[in-house]
Amino acid sequence: MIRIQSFSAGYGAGAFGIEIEDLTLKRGEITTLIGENGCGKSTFLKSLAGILPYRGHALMDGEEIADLSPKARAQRLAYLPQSLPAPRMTVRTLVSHGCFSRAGITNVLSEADLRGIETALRETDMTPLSDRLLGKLSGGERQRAYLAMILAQDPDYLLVDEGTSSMDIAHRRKTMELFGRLTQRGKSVVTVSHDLPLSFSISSHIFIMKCGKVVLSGTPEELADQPERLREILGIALAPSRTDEALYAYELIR
Ligand SMILES: Nc1ncnc2c1ncn2[C@@H]1O[C@H](COP(=O)(O)OP(=O)(O)OP(=O)(O)O)[C@@H](O)[C@H]1O
Repeated sequence: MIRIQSFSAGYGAGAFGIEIEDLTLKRGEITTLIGENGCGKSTFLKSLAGILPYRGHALMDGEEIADLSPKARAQRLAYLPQSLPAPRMTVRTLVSHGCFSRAGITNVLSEADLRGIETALRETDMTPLSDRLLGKLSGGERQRAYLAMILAQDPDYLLVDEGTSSMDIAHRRKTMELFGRLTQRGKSVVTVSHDLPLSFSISSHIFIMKCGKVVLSGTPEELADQPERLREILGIALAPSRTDEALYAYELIR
């Protein structure tokens, strides 16, 4: 698990900051951060990923994340940012980068790594596009290419910031099923999403942020039981879907 205690991070004096007193990201669970634009969701993930410094504690299976070398951190934790660059390389080369945290000084990939790359391409439906340059992919295809990269990385914790926002509905669902399989293998997926019905339907736990703080958290069932509080924070509430044919287990209600 990742245990967050007396945690703060941000962008310097007077600028935006987040403060989180106590929060646990459990192994084997999908956890989702939700909240309005600018409430600090990405700031939180960036600080766990080592892109922003933090104060306080973020203990990953007992070890302070900030004390780990980038390589040691990358062996256990992967981060998919919201905006994904397109350096001049093919999808397959990008995906192979996921393995470099395990490679030795010569950066030679093992047979297992090569198999992992093919599996990651297959699981994201990117095999047919594997020789294409990143700059020649659509937005959703680029998200799938980066997702394949962190699958090849094979970390215990996957931090995914709006990683399916540009995907078509079929790939979005497929990715959610993939996240479900990863958690069954004991991995932990932490997502940020504005797709509330989807988030409520797949998450074990949800944290709602506002103005840099976690203002409400719980299981989807627990949160759906507090419609007035959800309306107060999000301007909208959720309830279990009323028909069996509904795409998701929860739907938005006014
Ligand atoms: N590099 C930066 N320097 C200063 N302020 C920043 C920087 N990046 C983000 N911010 C500010 O920090 C706040 C939180 O941003 P953050 O990206 O964490 O929000 P978010 O909850 O992920 O929002 P969204 O839903 O729009 O992605 C915002 O007010 C944003 O303007």
